[in-house]
Amino acid sequence: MKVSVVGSGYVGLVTGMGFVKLGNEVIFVDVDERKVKMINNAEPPIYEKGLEELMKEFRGKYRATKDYHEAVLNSDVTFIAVGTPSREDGSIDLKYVESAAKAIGEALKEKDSYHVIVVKSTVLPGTTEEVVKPLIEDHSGKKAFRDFGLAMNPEFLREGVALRDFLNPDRVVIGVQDERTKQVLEKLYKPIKAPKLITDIKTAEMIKYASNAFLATKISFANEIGNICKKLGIDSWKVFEGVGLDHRISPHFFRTGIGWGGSCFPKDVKALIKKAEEIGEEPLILKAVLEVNERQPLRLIELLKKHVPELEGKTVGVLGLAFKPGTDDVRETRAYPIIKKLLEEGARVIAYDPRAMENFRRFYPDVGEKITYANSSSEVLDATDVILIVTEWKEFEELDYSGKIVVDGRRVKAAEKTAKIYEGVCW
Ligand SMILES: NC(=O)c1ccc[n+]([C@@H]2O[C@H](COP(=O)([O-])OP(=O)(O)OC[C@H]3O[C@@H](n4cnc5c(N)ncnc54)[C@H](O)[C@@H]3O)[C@@H](O)[C@H]2O)c1
Ligand SMILES: O=c1ccn([C@@H]2O[C@H](COP(=O)(O)OP(=O)(O)O[C@H]3O[C@H](CO)[C@@H](O)[C@H](O)[C@H]3O)[C@@H](O)[C@H]2O)c(=O)[nH]1
Repeated sequence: MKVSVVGSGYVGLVTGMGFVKLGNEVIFVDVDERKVKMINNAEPPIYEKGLEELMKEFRGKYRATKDYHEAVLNSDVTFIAVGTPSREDGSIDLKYVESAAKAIGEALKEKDSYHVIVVKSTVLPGTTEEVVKPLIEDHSGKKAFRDFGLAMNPEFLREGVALRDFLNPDRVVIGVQDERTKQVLEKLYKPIKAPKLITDIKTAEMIKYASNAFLATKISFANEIGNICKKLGIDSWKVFEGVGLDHRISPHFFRTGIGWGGSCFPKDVKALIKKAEEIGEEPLILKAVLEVNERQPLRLIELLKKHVPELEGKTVGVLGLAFKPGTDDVRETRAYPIIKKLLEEGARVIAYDPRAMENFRRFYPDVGEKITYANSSSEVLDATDVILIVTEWKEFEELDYSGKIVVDGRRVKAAEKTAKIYEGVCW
């Protein structure tokens, strides 16, 4: 099939390349000239394991453009995978989805054959039918479900293992209204071996929010229990090993520590809270889930102060800046509130991350420009005896922490074994 993907970020590029691997031809659309150029040179603009190899292997089976007409006129189905960030008040900002829908509509005006548009971006229930559909109809002069197909197909991939997740998902959710669109998506997803759940459009939208909210809740719950465990001298990882053996609960997403960051959980939980309030519901659990998560990273500093009461003028080493290992993404990384607090307390910070230093400096200039970046993790260890572990990169397991005070937000076993003084957040 000929597929176009609007928005070539973590989701757009990975799903597009996934479709290429499954035998389709893909045209990527992005407003960012740099990304378009890089993709056309088979260079991934983001770091994601296996992506570069795939782009090199399938050169010629995909291309990128800034031109919506080129993409829509030369494909059968267009996925919208642009960002849906939070506004200042936590509500969802649909400006990228709206501009994509308008531009797709304009391009569709010139097309005679049936075309399917699929919203893959995470959007609140009602958005596809109440925002995207009228914009495409107005700008194309065509009628949804008659002249063009419309669907919502949420994405569940995790960064760092995104390609693997896309190609081997736990499920594929397809929210559709008309039979023709359903058939197109079933054909496209046929090679993927996973349960396929067909729903109406707004149910598909809600499945995505309920999934992310549940996973965020699971981690905040584990962290709350973990904080209690810490005071009682109990290892919460052992506790959740026991809890997770219950098949009704499952062992996944129980890693206690400094909480969840990333481009999805924070913004999606906040957007769901806002939506609930807008319709007169008070989401008590979701608000608590968020609050636990906001407090969690600062526990690292509290624990540090037990051993280094005065941070003024002290050099603190920070290992890890990405929101999780395996990615260069720093959106909502726990490293930000931690480093901000360290600087407020007058500490000097030397940090290292194998992939995310550039992004951290650019994304958070208020703190990113005030810290020193090391060339390696051992350079951090050479520079100071006080170390905070923020992201559990594998290479941090290979270090010797002898003689160091280590406060660990993610549980790096090597530090636990070798540090002079070791504190884990919830263990
Ligand atoms: N990152 C994830 O792990 C993940 C997983 C599942 C779902 N999602 C959802 O997928 C969506 C995309 O997330 P992401 O992390 O890939 O975002 P991203 O910021 O990495 O990528 C978005 C891309 O869209 C481009 N863009 C913006 N406006 C455009 C327009 N009008 N036309 C063409 N391109 C445009 C941007 O330049 C950027 O390259 C979000 O709704 C997110 O919630 C993300
Ligand atoms: O037991 C755990 C698991 C994760 N985390 C943290 O939670 C955050 C998110 O991790 P993860 O879910 O692995 O990464 P994402 O790439 O943000 O993926 C989530 O968000 C995506 C975007 O919506 C969804 O598609 C995925 O299914 C969902 O897992 C990170 O900061 C992790 O450190 C924990 O603290 N403890």
